[in-house]
Amino acid sequence: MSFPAIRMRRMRRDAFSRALMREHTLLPSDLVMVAFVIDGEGRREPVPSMPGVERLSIDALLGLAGECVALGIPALALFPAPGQAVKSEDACEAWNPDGLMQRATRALKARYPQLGLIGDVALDPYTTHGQDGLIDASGYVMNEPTVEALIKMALAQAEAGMDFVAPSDMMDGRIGAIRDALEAAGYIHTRILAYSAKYASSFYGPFRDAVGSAGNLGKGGKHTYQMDVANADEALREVELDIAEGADAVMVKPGLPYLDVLRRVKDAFGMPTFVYQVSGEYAMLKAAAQNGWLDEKAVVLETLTCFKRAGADAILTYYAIDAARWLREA
Ligand SMILES: NCC(=O)CCC(=O)O
Ligand SMILES: [Mg+2]
Repeated sequence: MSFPAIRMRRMRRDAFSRALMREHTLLPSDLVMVAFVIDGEGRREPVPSMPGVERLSIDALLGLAGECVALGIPALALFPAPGQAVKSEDACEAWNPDGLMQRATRALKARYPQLGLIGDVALDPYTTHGQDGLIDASGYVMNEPTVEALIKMALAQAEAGMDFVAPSDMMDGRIGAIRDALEAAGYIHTRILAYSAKYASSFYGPFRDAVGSAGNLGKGGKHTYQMDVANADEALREVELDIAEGADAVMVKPGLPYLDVLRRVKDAFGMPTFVYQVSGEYAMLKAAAQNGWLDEKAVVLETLTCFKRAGADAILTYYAIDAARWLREA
């Protein structure tokens, strides 16, 4: 049987039947706000390639966290933007107990204990060369020495009260090594969000401006550790390994150009699967909106809904606060 007995448009005719057949609903509780933290007091620095996004000192960050709580956003992902003065070859500032991330975590947890905190675990904000790891004389990012550094960084964050440590570096074996170290130190509740399928994407450009690693990185790419954008089967192998090593949740990153990967990961493993709408995605949407070429609210909510349709359980986005507000208005 087919047309005219079957008319697909019948169910689309009215708002009530469209609502009843809607398969996915975006909620503020699906969102994770992303924030950049800087030193100092009362500081808010705009990120030029991400209009509307600011780097915040810890006191200002408390305000942003309060907005998340009020809007029903469950968690905040923190990225440090430390000054050039604390960057080094060995990235040792990353595990300073009084470093930026650790102080931010303590302040946020004291004020908003119910707000989940996700700490970035990667060395790029802290290295003078802008790579996510420690390099040898040829510039190659060394796996095991980097993992040793990431363990120290994750432990420092856990000690400060971070809820999720989130290794975003793509070294081999770091999830298992961090899990063992957390267990041995008694941090049995600290969750690991593994950036499992993180691609060597050009959509990270504005983020590197925001954390101040772009200039340091220069022309050096990250192709020896992040994934080739052409691959998808490889993503399943990466995710499988991170699950076996003890990840509590896995990530696909970037977001919109990788919906196929997201769907395959969710179908293959049924894990809590997060996706990251990265800085370049934000910049594209914002630029078009500012030019009057796209309806910002409509396209942002569309992209976020598409992540849910493709299998995401949670979405990291610079638009989380705006989107949660727009969902309230809707
Ligand atoms: N570890 C974070 C990134 O590599 C980039 C994120 C973004 O572009 O938003
Ligand atoms: Mg891996």
